[in-house]
Amino acid sequence: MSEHYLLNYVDCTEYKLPLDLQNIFGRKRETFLEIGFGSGEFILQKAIENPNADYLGVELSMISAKKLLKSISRNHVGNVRALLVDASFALRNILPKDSMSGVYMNFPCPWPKKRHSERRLNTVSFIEKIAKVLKKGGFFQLYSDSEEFVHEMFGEVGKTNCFDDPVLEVNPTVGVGTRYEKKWLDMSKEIFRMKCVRIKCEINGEEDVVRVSNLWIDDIDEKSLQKVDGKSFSKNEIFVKFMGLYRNMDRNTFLIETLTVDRDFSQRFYVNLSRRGNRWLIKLDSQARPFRTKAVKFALRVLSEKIAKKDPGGDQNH
Ligand SMILES: C[S@@+](CC[C@H](N)C(=O)[O-])C[C@H]1O[C@@H](n2cnc3c(N)ncnc32)[C@H](O)[C@@H]1O
Repeated sequence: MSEHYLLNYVDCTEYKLPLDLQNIFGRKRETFLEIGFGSGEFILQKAIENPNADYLGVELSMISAKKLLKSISRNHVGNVRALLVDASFALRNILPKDSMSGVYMNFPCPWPKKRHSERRLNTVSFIEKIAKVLKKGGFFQLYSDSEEFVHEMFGEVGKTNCFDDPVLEVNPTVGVGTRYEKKWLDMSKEIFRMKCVRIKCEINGEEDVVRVSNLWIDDIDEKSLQKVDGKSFSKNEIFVKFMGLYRNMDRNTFLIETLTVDRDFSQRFYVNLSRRGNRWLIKLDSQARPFRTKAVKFALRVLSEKIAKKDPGGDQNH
């Protein structure tokens, strides 16, 4: 089916980052991004109406991505791709700078409760990430049913100095035709539309993706390895926790279940520790391929330091 329309985690870790959009779409056209496409009605309709442009959607939900893939296939649409990953991480690490002609966000969850405020997609840092992927002159358009969310977004956009003055409309005549829009209209709620255009600005967001190499150690201390299980380590905005230890019968291979967090982006995967001749190799297990982030690199390094058999006369890492 239209499997190549879905760029999932594994694809992204295989590709060189940031993504080469020309390679992804097989041509060089204007590209538009939708954040949180849900059932995909909007992005699909845009793609059908504008066959000469390309559309990339970023979603967290696999169920949503599958719905979009089905519609793509049913409608024989060739100019849409779905990226299954957190939008914040995608904007910072996966999408090229100055590449999008427009960014759409339709009815994001406003997360009104204070304890969920970190999930809101209307912070200065998130808006700066949107600005980073937009071309100069490219637009950002938000539809929402939450007046509070839109007003906050309005204020935060101004703080970035990356956009012209946003225009706010109440109950715009043109809708987006999505499931959530229908839901709010059926409840006779007001709809808000905010639109602004990126102006010239310098954004120097630091990326999380780095080069991660395999590590070698001369010998392991199994007691230290047992102790590491369940422990967590942190540094700056990086967090690592070793969540489980599994070994094969002859104790020549261990799998260490690992959780890493870079800022607010978490990943769970296995680190593979295996004897190779008279040394031990520490590497990411090939089954689960995380993005090679600073936290992933830190996890390998901490593990190698904690489990290496202490040899006062020798050097442990090579
Ligand atoms: C309230 S729904 C709106 C869906 C659709 N835009 C509509 O108007 O019907 C919000 C969507 O955003 C997605 N989402 C939430 N946080 C996200 C994130 N950090 N990155 C990507 N997608 C996200 C959710 O999975 C959900 O599909």
